[in-house]
Amino acid sequence: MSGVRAVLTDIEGTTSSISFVKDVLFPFAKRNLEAFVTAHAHEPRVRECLDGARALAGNPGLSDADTVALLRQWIDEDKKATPLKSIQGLIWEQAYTSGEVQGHVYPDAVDGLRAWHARGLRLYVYSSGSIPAQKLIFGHTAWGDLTPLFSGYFDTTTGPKVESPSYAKIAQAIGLPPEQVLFLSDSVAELHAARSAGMRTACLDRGEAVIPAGHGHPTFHGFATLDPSAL
Ligand SMILES: CSCCC(=O)C(=O)COP(=O)(O)O
Ligand SMILES: [Mg+2]
Repeated sequence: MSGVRAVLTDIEGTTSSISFVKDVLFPFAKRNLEAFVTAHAHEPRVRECLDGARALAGNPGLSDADTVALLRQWIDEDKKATPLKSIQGLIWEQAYTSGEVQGHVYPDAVDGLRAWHARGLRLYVYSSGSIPAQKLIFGHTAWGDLTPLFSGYFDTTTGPKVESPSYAKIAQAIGLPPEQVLFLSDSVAELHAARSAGMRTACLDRGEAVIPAGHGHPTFHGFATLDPSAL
């Protein structure tokens, strides 16, 4: 079997804390959604999100106000819907660039990503957060801009994270056989999907979420003890 040449990482619960996403990012988006839509509704990228949400809800006739209410409900439900994720990314841009919010990345994840990159491993992100949102969280950290470490980003526009064809598509996009890609996540459903596509997997159990026992993926409490070449 050939060795790992790339690491594909989830964000929430893996490189970054669940609490940062749920208690900082989501409330910021929910608080600012209405004002953001009012100020930017004429922009094509915002219209695209609103129209996408209406289409997903099966109600293309929804008003902007009702669509905002629906998006706020989806934030509460943590719905991994592409139009919601896209508009959240647009709203978070203000939060990061103003300095009101700094991207949370665990110190061991920063050290691990830097060491793996220095060793020649290619690093990729796969998150339900939109690609612009991924670049924001890694671009505005206490350690500065970490985006130069990454060779590429994938979000739900490639496919849902719990479906194995999404991982096959990612392996093809990065030009490696799946068995040379190690996927890191705190979600057992995501790890199963990646393994079904032939990727190697490692589960991050950072003690923030309850991860069911007996899932069969090698488990780590952080990146410090995780050596991609040993998996
Ligand atoms: C890019 S930070 C915001 C992450 C987010 O919106 C989310 O839903 C978390 O999903 P993940 O796939 O990173 O667990
Ligand atoms: Mg996660």
